[in-house]
Amino acid sequence: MTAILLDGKAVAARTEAELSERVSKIKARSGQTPILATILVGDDPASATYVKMKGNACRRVGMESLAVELPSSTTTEELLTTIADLNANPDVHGILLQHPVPSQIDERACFDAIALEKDVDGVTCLGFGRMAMGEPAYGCATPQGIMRLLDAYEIPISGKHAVVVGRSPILGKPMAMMLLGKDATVTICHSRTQDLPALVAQADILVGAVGRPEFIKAEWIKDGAVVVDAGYHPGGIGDIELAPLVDRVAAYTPVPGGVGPMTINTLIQQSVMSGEKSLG
Ligand SMILES: NC(=O)C1=CN([C@@H]2O[C@H](COP(=O)(O)OP(=O)(O)OC[C@H]3O[C@@H](n4cnc5c(N)ncnc54)[C@H](OP(=O)(O)O)[C@@H]3O)[C@@H](O)[C@H]2O)C=CC1
Ligand SMILES: Nc1nc(=O)c2c([nH]1)NC[C@@H]1CN(c3ccc(C(=O)N[C@@H](CCC(=O)O)C(=O)O)cc3)C=[N+]21
Repeated sequence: MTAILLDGKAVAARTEAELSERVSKIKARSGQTPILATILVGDDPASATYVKMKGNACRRVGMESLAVELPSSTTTEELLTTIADLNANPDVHGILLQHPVPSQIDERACFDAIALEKDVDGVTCLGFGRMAMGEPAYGCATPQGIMRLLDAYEIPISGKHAVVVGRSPILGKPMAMMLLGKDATVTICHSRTQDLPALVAQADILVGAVGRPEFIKAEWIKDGAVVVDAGYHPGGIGDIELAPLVDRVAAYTPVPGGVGPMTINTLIQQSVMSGEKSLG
């Protein structure tokens, strides 16, 4: 069997062309440019790189980014003040708070301070709840990017057994609810799960979001499965042992070039949507 390569990089590039046109129209109609504010707290080099990539993606489609950088000593109160200012700033259409923030900060409180209409990264409890109930909301960027990638390749979801390994607030948990929303039968696995290999073996659609390099073994995965690797580790290694799978699964995401580009593309797409809503 020749597996379909779920080429996130290509889908993102195609979508950027369409988004550029939409941004041009917003500018022509309103004379204004949609702006995504990015907030980076601390000096983690990987986080700084991701935030830079997000700003670059804004500029590629003609949007602007406003990069807010705060020291690692920032308090919850200071970060809440920054977010309140951005909420109140009519020129800002989307707010991204890069995860993780330093441990003295209450990250959940700060995520939830983001105004719903500017939550283009889909991190608020309110946005999550609305998404889970099937109400309109911006999706959490990584799982929404994965749903868009599956959709681009017309991967059937309804009635399939989807197994999500990981239940983090911005990846595994919203991923599971999105798959449920498309009528998959969903199993969520986590660090207390017993007999992970047996559950993974049942997956028609497998999403790896564990945060450990090649933790999910190829031999656990059944022939013909759709394999989505959300993990990303230095050297381009994911959470799933991919190499032995490529000629016996139905489809798989490469690392890099799979989920990562779709995450950024979804953030930008949802920022453009927010710009369209407020600038017409
Ligand atoms: N490409 C992209 O756009 C993005 C990629 N990532 C990548 O995705 C991966 C996951 O990220 P994230 O969700 O933020 O990570 P977290 O560390 O927040 O969550 C990891 C999850 O995996 C579970 N887990 C840990 N150990 C085991 C185990 N032994 N068996 C089963 N489950 C386990 C944890 O369970 P428990 O809840 O019980 O602790 C937790 O739910 C990382 O590799 C990260 O780099 C993340 C965000 C975006
Ligand atoms: N509030 C918040 N939202 C996020 O979406 C968020 C976050 N915090 N914190 C960190 C993770 C990580 N993340 C990535 C985005 C793109 C790539 C990506 O594009 N990676 C490229 C490779 C990049 C490289 O070459 O290093 C790829 O997979 O092809 C990876 C990881 C978003 N995250």
